[in-house]
Amino acid sequence: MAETSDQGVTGDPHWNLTPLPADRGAPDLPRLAEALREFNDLMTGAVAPPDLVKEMLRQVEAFNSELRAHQVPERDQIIGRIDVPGRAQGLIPVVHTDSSGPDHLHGRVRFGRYYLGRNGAVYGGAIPLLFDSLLGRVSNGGGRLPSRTAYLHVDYRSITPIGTDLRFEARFVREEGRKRFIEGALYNGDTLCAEAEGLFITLRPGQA
Ligand SMILES: CCCCCCCC/C=C\CCCCCCCC(=O)SCCNC(=O)CCNC(=O)[C@H](O)C(C)(C)COP(=O)(O)OP(=O)(O)OC[C@H]1O[C@@H](n2cnc3c(N)ncnc32)[C@H](O)[C@@H]1OP(=O)(O)O
Repeated sequence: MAETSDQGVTGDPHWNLTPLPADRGAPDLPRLAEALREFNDLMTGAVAPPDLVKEMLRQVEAFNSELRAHQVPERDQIIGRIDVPGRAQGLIPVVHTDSSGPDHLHGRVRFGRYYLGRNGAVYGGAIPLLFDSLLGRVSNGGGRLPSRTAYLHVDYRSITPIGTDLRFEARFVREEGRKRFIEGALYNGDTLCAEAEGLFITLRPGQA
């Protein structure tokens, strides 16, 4: 699968994104995020021996202690930026885009073991998280002004399996004044796993 980021917004005044500084570990951050995602999946599925748990605890505490010295204000933060592949964080699985345009976004996503709810199914709460991101990208694409989610309605139609390539579709349905209605669907093969409708409101000038 080709890695696809949410590129295309850098330099867009709406998003106020400065170019990524190359000297801030940016080339390695997506790889670090990938390693952390794999760590989350492996850790979730493991029953690790006590010595390994003890050693991991020691190392993670050491990293935490170092990171405390490097905390920055939100405007300087790199993790989570939409122009970093996978946003360099583990909240949402990496989304691969197959087709995107002003009014649609189609692609694939795979939830790892980390997202397991029960019986091989993705934890239900992770699915609205994905839809908010996908529908939000459609709402905020096409050169439109920034918007914010007012509501997100999700229907769970069948189990969403972990460890499986899923297909998603999101589309801009209609606009009424500041209200934008966006819909999305998530499929396992031909099986509809979940579908969503979101209302996004265009932010007024100065509305943060
Ligand atoms: C911050 C933007 C995102 C940045 C992301 C970085 C860039 C990324 C780009 C792309 C990549 C991914 C993108 C992801 C995107 C995710 C987005 C989120 O998750 S945002 C966080 C969760 N949402 C909130 O925290 C909202 C909290 N609520 C509010 O702030 C306000 O309620 C707000 C702005 C939504 C509306 O407030 P008002 O005062 O501006 O406007 P009023 O007058 O209340 O509503 C306008 C119209 O909408 C209706 N409306 C509002 N809320 C409604 C609701 N819940 N249900 C039905 N109608 C509603 C109202 O009835 C009104 O309709 P009538 O014009 O009278 O016809």
